[in-house]
Amino acid sequence: MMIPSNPRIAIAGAGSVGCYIGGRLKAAGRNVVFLSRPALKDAIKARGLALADLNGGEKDLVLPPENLDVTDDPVTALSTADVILVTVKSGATAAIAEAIAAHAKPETVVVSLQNGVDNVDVLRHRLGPERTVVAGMVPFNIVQTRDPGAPVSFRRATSGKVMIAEGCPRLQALLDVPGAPAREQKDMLGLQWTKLLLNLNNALNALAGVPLAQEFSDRGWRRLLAAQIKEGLATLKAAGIRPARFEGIHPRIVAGVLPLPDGLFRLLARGMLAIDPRARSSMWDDLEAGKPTEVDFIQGKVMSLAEETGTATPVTANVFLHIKDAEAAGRGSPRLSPLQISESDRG
Ligand SMILES: NC(=O)C1=CN([C@@H]2O[C@H](COP(=O)(O)OP(=O)(O)OC[C@H]3O[C@@H](n4cnc5c(N)ncnc54)[C@H](OP(=O)(O)O)[C@@H]3O)[C@@H](O)[C@H]2O)C=CC1
Ligand SMILES: CC(C)(CO)C(=O)C(=O)O
Repeated sequence: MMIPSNPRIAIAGAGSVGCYIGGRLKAAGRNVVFLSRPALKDAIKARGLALADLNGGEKDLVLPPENLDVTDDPVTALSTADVILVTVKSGATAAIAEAIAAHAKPETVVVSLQNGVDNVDVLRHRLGPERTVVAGMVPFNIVQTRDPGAPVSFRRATSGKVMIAEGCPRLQALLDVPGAPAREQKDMLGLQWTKLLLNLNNALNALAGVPLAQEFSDRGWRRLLAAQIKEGLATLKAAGIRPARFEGIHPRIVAGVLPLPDGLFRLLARGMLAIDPRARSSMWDDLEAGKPTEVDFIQGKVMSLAEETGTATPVTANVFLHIKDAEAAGRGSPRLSPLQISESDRG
């Protein structure tokens, strides 16, 4: 499907990723409409959006409310869109797919910018074979802050480029903007699997309740992540799935470097540690907000594939159950130590 010139881009599920990327697209002159929940819509309409980048990479900017098109009405947002960027959490994909099916034009291109490996299939299944649905991946973390009286703020807190599956003419050029560069990727499914393996950390970060930089400085957390990635790699191998290199690095290398002693790790993983001290995983955001997490789509995905292939994933299952406990308790991060997790052996 060919994207028209000056297309209208709807951000379906404006939250951390949607507001940051949508804001960057708007700042670069694209025609953007944000579909958000009423509370966030009201906040943005009252105070605008503030965008910031890692280490001042792109200069900070404020988009005033009068320049922003924000709505909580799916008809307004989706019926006029030529491109829809899906930025809801994985558990909300089926519902947003319904809204797209009901309101969007048949030729509108749908792009998933979500974590996990199943969202594109959920969208394709609901939207049918005629619809162009493109897989995308956001490698960087976004920190959202809402201070009364100030614009709603979204900060890119780690580096990287948005990746989209190749083959949709004009899409990469449309999405490639300062502060949110975009590139095409040949093996998108392989890359999504690699991201999923790295996202096994989201749960650890949520259980730890500390920023990512602090978590990575603790060898106990790194060992738990490495153990999960190794279980994931064994599972993928048994299933005949090949994860792609992520920014040139295979997840096997990441799993090898993570458990090294602190000094050696710091030396070899400088890039991984070059992150904003406020960065935390999106799963931590969900636990703190009392929302369902994506653990079923990350740890749960590895576990179900492991069951099919007869692979053992005890560390992943243990972490999964701790997140389920924390979700049920509804008190945010339980602030566990790595020892509390490894000694509990729930898996
Ligand atoms: N946050 C991050 O740093 C990163 C996140 N990701 C991935 O990107 C995806 C999005 O994450 P993130 O931006 O953090 O998620 P958020 O929860 O911050 O944003 C999603 C927003 O969409 C809203 N929403 C859900 N359904 C609808 C609907 N039908 N209509 C209108 N609004 C809706 C949600 O509201 P409500 O909560 O009320 O349902 C929420 O406000 C996830 O897959 C995540 O794993 C990837 C890289 C980094
Ligand atoms: C960028 C990263 C890996 C940050 O943890 C993420 O994908 C998330 O928080 O969901």
